Amino acid sequence: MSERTPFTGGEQSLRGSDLRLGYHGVTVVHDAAITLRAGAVTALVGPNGSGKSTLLRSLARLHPIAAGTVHLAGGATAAGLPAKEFARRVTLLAQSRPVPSGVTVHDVVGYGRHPYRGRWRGEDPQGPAAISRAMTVTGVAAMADRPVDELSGGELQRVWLATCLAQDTPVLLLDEPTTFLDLRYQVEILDLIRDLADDHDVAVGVVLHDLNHAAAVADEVVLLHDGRVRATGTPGQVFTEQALTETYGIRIEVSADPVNGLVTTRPVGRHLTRIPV
Ligand SMILES: Nc1ncnc2c1ncn2[C@@H]1O[C@H](COP(=O)(O)OP(=O)(O)OP(=O)(O)O)[C@@H](O)[C@H]1O
Repeated sequence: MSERTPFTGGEQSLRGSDLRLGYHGVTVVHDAAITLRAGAVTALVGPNGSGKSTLLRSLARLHPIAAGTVHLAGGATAAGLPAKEFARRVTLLAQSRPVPSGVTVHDVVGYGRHPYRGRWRGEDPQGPAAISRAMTVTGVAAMADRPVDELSGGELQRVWLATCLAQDTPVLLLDEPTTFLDLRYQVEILDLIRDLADDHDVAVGVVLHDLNHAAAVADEVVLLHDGRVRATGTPGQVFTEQALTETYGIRIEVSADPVNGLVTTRPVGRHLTRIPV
């Protein structure tokens, strides 16, 4: 089975160690470790409720850390940085966000520039180019003047992604970015994620449910199960039939994709076995 050449040589852009996370005193993530490197895509995978979103949100300072630390490049702790500086280094595309009414796509994408703005308007010389670039690569430029509350779920998802890209951070965290997207945009977003890592040295941490998407786009995967990191490594190392079958509780077959040789997974259901892949 061939694999994309794993890229693990980049600078550590973000490292979470010994993370314990919970809600109302109940721990849901135990002793988690994760490293995001410049120029690499790290996919977080695992069943519903395994702790992926909680872990990702903690890296973005959006979930309190009960124990452990998050360090950024250069050794600073995430917790020690002023809010605006942290926002220039790390951004998160959350699973859902409140949709403002009557605000245009262009203005919402412009929110991504907030960390670069001073007290007075006009102090963000790179802003207009960053906004325009983010809208172009996510395919939302043509809807710049439309109110965001009139968009479809997929269009809105791309606008939120554009807002994150406009923020122009070296660390990009994405929680299920392909949700709501049709096939074309699923593929385009995965391609874009790869481009951001390859061409712009961004460290990407992305929650994905589709294991084949993870195998196609990620250098490393972190497999979570019941709030614990069960395995970390390349898709080929982590996606074994035994690990996946035990983690997801259904039989999952693993093979090499006949076209590109990448590891590919196939969940086996009572009827799904009949679907040719
Ligand atoms: N606001 C909350 N209050 C209490 N418990 C929560 C809250 N949000 C999540 N949890 C619990 O924390 C655990 C981890 O949830 P989390 O959303 O991180 O999992 P996930 O792997 O992202 O799941 P999914 O794939 O369904 O999005 C689950 O048991 C969940 O029920």
